[in-house]
Amino acid sequence: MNEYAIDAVGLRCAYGSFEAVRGIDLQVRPGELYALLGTNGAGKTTAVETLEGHRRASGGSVRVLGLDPFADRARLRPRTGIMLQESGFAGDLTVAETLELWGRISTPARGRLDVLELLDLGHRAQVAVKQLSGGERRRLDLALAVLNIPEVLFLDEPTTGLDPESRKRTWEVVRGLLDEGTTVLLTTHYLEEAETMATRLSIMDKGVVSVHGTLAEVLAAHPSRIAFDLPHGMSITELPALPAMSNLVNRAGRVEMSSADLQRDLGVLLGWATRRSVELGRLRAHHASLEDVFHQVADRIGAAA
Ligand SMILES: Nc1ncnc2c1ncn2[C@@H]1O[C@H](COP(=O)(O)OP(=O)(O)OP(=O)(O)O)[C@@H](O)[C@H]1O
Repeated sequence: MNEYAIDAVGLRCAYGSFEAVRGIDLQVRPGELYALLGTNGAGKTTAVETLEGHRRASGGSVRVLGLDPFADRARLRPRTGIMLQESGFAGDLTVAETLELWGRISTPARGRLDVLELLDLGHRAQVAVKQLSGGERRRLDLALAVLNIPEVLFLDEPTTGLDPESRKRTWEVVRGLLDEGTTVLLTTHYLEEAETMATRLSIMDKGVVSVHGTLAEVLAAHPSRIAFDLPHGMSITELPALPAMSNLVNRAGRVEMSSADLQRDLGVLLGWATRRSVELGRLRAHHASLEDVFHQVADRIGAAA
């Protein structure tokens, strides 16, 4: 039995002569939520669609629950749940009819009313899909994806366009599934959601994975930040040399530093400021966030382009 619920090694996906995914490894353990992040056009949706079995890989090996998602799609389908970026509902059907229809082609493990209540759509059961709000449609999408209590759930930007209450409800449902042992592969542009929900993550750019690991590993590999207003009348050359500082810039009177050891560098800086009676206006010091890491990846691409 494969150790991973999703196991892609050297995955390549091409549209004609254009290679959108250029040899990525993506190994997701059973029961974890793995976040696949990246800039626009990085290749996330292409990779996920290949794992879902919607397209054939052009290279590498791909297994989902030990099966080839493209060749074994019919066997895999009842065991997976898929929430695409854009749904293709028939607008004239009601919410209840849509679930009924979907129930006939999937293997529902939940009652239809239960799943509507779960997604706070119970009161909309008799409403035509075309009359639903954007957020309600996304919740209906999720209702269909989880009707069968999937072993593997693919979520492609599930909360885009949702209000905070709907986002909260979505994550409650996903947490419930994780508690039941579902494996989740998530793509999102909301980094704080990945930060909260993901066990491990990858950041893609231009078809390759540039950063991957647990959140702690990814953050530890990136420097912390210190920023403050350059004291009045002082030149940047008068600032103390900090032992773990790797970068120092003055942006219109605001000093920004990168540090590989925040506590040590901050101690030296504050000691220096106290001895010199210097005020470090709007002082800010923080460990790298996922957003910082993401911007560094995006900046690298921009610089290389
Ligand atoms: N059907 C297609 N034919 C040709 N090229 C495509 C097709 N679909 C996507 N691409 C290209 O493949 C690359 C990857 O696209 P993809 O949608 O997988 O990226 P993404 O990371 O999901 O982006 P986003 O975050 O904007 O949704 C892009 O350069 C895109 O223009």
